[in-house]
Amino acid sequence: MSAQVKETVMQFGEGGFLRGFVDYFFHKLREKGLYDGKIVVIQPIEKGMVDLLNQQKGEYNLFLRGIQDGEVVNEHTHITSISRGINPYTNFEDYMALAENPDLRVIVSNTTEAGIEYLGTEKLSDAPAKSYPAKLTQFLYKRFQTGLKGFILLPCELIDNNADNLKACVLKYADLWELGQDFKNWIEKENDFCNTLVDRIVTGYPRDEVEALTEQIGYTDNLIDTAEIFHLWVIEGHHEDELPFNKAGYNIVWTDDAKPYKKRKVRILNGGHTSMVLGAYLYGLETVGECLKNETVSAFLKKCLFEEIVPTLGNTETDKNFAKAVLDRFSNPFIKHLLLSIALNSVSKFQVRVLPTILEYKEQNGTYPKALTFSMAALIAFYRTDKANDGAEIMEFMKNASVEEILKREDYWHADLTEMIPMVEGFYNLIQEKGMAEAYQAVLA
Ligand SMILES: NC(=O)c1ccc[n+]([C@@H]2O[C@H](COP(=O)([O-])OP(=O)(O)OC[C@H]3O[C@@H](n4cnc5c(N)ncnc54)[C@H](O)[C@@H]3O)[C@@H](O)[C@H]2O)c1
Ligand SMILES: O=P(O)(O)OC[C@@H](O)[C@@H](O)[C@H](O)[C@H](O)CO
Repeated sequence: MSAQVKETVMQFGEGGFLRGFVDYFFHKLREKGLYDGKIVVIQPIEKGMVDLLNQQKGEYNLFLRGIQDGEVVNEHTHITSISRGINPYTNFEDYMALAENPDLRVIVSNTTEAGIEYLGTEKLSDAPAKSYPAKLTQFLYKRFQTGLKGFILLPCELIDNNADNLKACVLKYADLWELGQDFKNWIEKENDFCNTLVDRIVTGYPRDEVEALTEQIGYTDNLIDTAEIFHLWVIEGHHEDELPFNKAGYNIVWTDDAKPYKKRKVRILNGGHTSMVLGAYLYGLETVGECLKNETVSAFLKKCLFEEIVPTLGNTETDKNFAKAVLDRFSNPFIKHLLLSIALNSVSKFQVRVLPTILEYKEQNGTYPKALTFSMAALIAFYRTDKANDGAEIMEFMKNASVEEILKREDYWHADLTEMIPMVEGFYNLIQEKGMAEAYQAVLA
């Protein structure tokens, strides 16, 4: 790293999402002269891509493609907002040395839904501690000892109250390692843990387009990233002066309450994905784009969205418009979003994204929503195949247990689903006996 580079942001995670979202916004801020500072990326787990990132001097090419205001957008950006990457497993000292950098002010992360966890088995002296929150606690404690300013923390993990959870883990590690009340007070008073909600479909490295894009770039880039043009970042907090993303023209919402945004996005967009992809895969399709072009599957998705999910949310114009926009985003002809990639860990996704609508719909209407209940049957049928990808115990159980046994797993669904058994069984038998095409017709009739 050259001595002149000012590092102001530390980022846990080098994945496609952060590179197609946060790193892009900082790149644009810098390009527009609105921000002076670069991002240093920390590899959160032992295996990762920080070496590759450093081989490319932190640079890579991002392709954002889609339809915006009726116009086709195809934006190619050579991203230069990252100064370097650090692998704390091989270079713990450099990682901890960052705590002494007075310029460092923002900490972002995306360590997947699994990353923000308290293990309670690590030691302060581990180099590094295993979990992300434990590594962060080691870092924050060193910062506290230096007497320098605290941080704005913007976790992007797709879990409820991501920042509150992260802070709770840090405080638990502070207790475990007996770091003292003064440190805990400093965490509370000098650091702003902001809950955030992120929204952008990032399809990552474009395996089937590498040749064409490499030709366009003019050299080999092993970290090409692809995403849609749409973006939304809702942040609970008010740091718009320090981070003027809006001035740069981006859709970043600074608010006191991110919950309504989150509920809308998870129920409509992620719920739309999860209720559609498993059945659509069994039907013989491979990508979200294909689903939207297919009359039957897109009719099924529309039924889920406009007859079941949006009405349960309250049928506001905002919800309806968001759902319409989701249909456009799913139809984006430029991005190839694989159904099997969305299908990863579908049991927990279904519980978070789809089931709440099913249960609220039942409460509001006295009956179960037909299409979403059908999607539960499709989920079970999908887990019978060897394409399911989930935790080992879940895969084993879902493959062999009866529909009734599956619905009785309250640890999976966090609810008692006994009443749903006959309806799900009916749809499941239909799928297995008649196949997906006929089953879809029955649900759409
Ligand atoms: N791709 C999208 O469209 C999109 C959009 C919004 C949110 N997200 C969320 O972002 C997350 C990352 O997506 P991605 O596309 O960047 O994936 P990716 O596989 O490219 O990157 C995953 C990142 O998470 C880290 N990680 C994995 N397991 C971890 C663990 N147990 N502890 C700490 N760090 C861990 C990896 O080191 C890597 O940096 C996903 O969980 C997804 O829910 C993705
Ligand atoms: O990334 P996952 O695997 O948690 O979920 C798959 C998609 O539903 C998700 O990535 C959406 O595209 C994203 O949440 C849009 O913001």
